Amino acid sequence: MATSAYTLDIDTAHPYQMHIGTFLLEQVGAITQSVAPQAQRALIITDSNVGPLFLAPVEQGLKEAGLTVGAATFEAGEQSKNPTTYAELLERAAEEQLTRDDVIIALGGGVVGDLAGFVAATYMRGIGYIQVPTTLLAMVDSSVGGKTAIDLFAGKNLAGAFWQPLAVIADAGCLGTLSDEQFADGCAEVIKHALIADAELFAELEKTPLTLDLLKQDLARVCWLIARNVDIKRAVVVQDEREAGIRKLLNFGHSIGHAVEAAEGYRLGHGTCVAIGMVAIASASVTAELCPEELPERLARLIKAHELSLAFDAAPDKIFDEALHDKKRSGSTIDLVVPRGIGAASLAPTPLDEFRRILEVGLACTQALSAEIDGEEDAC
Ligand SMILES: NC(=O)c1ccc[n+]([C@@H]2O[C@H](COP(=O)([O-])OP(=O)(O)OC[C@H]3O[C@@H](n4cnc5c(N)ncnc54)[C@H](O)[C@@H]3O)[C@@H](O)[C@H]2O)c1
Ligand SMILES: O=C(O)C(=O)C[C@@H](O)[C@H](O)[C@H](O)COP(=O)(O)O
Ligand SMILES: [Zn+2]
Repeated sequence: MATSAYTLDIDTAHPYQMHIGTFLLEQVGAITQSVAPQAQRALIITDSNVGPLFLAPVEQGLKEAGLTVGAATFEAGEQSKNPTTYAELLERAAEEQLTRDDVIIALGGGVVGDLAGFVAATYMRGIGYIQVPTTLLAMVDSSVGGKTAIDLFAGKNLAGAFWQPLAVIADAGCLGTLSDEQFADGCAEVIKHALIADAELFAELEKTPLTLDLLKQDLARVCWLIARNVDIKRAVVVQDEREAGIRKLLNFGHSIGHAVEAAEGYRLGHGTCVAIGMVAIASASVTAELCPEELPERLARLIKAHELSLAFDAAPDKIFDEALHDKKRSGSTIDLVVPRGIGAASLAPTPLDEFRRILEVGLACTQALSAEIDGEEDAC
């Protein structure tokens, strides 16, 4: 039986709802019918890991709702979030004879959501799509807010569009098949939300970390945490859909995080790289007397308590070169997101030569903090 524990209104220019609960995959057909009653066809876009797990109930529900259904599956992983897969999916939408009335269903993690969302944003200059996130990261972050993107050789998320979905359907029951590593990756964005906007949540995570064990013991708590995170994100997005100002705060840890991701050839998860980026910028902000001294260590300990690694191999010079593609850069400055305390962050316009120093200092401090915490654990 479907349990929609939370229904959140996302009041962007094109408003929509997010449903969070269990047994919701079976409801995708009915919800699609209610938000796109004119649709006759649906193309489900998914990846090679998610398809075998969750395609069948979604496909069946859409057929029961009277839709003609096609499915396109691409190879799982960030390496597929590229112009080639994007073009193949556009061709597939045309082969399926989708019209402007029809819909795309993004079934998967953030990679599926970003790719399928960009296909929906551009096919016939824009058709409707529904986000059905299946990772923690996609449930707490990427499925909401309408950022869609693909990576270019030159860097991460460099082509994309703002295109809000018609609905978001998060079935927390899907999370049980994630690996510890995949689950932890989502925790990085949860910690990001807590650090920039919710000191109480930060303290709660310190007391009881969000883990796959918690999912097994207390699914209701995990649904609550997803809703709490979406609440933080939607409050920002509805004020600034196209990231002219305050939305940049959601990019905390990403200027360095995205650069580490690209410099490492996308072998590390997005969340893991954001975690590295958050500790790096926090550490460098202490040196600049912008952030309380104890914050980086508290942040690094919380990250480690969520089983995220802070290790990376790439050289700072390479990471800096990648960071020059950051979308918060304008000319010779970049807007960095600086933590001011637990639950508060602000933007700091920074000259690029100063950013290079910040990045070098921050990454060195991250490695030192990480080694210190790991050393304590080994000694226990
Ligand atoms: N648009 C946004 O606002 C936004 C926000 C944050 C991140 N992102 C993007 O999201 C991507 C990262 O998302 P992600 O961490 O979900 O990565 P992902 O989509 O690659 O999923 C991680 C892995 O988990 C597998 N998987 C997905 N659901 C599963 C399930 N229920 N059970 C078992 N395996 C499952 C996938 O096949 C993949 O191998 C990055 O590309 C990042 O840039 C976008
Ligand atoms: O929704 C947002 O805004 C975010 O910044 C959320 C981030 O977690 C996400 O990774 C986003 O895709 C990064 O955006 P980008 O504009 O830096 O590519
Ligand atoms: Zn992110």
